[in-house]
Amino acid sequence: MSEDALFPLTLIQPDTHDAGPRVIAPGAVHVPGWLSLEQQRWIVKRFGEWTRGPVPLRAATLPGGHQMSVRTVCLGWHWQPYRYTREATDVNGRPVLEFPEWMVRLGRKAVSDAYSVGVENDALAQLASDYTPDAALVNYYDHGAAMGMHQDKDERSDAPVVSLSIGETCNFRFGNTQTRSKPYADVELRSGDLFVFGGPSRFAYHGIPKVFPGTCPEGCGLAHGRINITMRVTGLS
Ligand SMILES: O=C(O)CCC(=O)C(=O)O
Ligand SMILES: [Fe+2]
Repeated sequence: MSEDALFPLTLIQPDTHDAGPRVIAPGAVHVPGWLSLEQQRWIVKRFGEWTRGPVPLRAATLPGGHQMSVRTVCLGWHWQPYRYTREATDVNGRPVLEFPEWMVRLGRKAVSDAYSVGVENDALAQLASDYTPDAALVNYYDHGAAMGMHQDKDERSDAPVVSLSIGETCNFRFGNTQTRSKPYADVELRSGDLFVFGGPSRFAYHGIPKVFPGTCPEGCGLAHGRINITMRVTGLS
């Protein structure tokens, strides 16, 4: 099946927040309200466990010496700028937590739901069942945290990235594969939203220019801040 058929070219501008998958760019799909409040609360509880160790939440330091404002804890593989390791050698040297089985299942469901627009049933079932993420970056944005435009390119695989948001609403800037500047789409990601980027959008620049304080919905499990989980296939063994 061709890439065009798999990743429809229809561009829908993110101006409303109705439920249902919305294609932002070929292969990049936003599914508002994908997680129920109950699922969000359950994941927030797991987040509390992950941050208790063996590796704590930490703000990574980039090679130039700049420290990121977002703090991260990893599952499966530990990400540090710019590679994956099994031990958090830039934090405390401890082994990273295992990638949970439930998250593999959630990742498959995410791919299946996001690409349900325009992909034939058989191809979709195959794409989803093949999807086996083995690393997750669990980011926490507290007051004033942001993330600059970047590509997720430390993976040796072009499998999609699955992104889940819980807590405060943010502006997710989703750009192109060539430059970190325009053209890009600004997408509002709210608590419970899913965003999947794969295919022709897998290596698009993206970032979080702003998180909106005080926007956590009642019942999401988080009183302030934003949790983002990105699942990836590292292609490492
Ligand atoms: O917080 C987000 O939604 C994006 C996070 C991200 O791009 C990353 O962890 O690489
Ligand atoms: Fe990213």
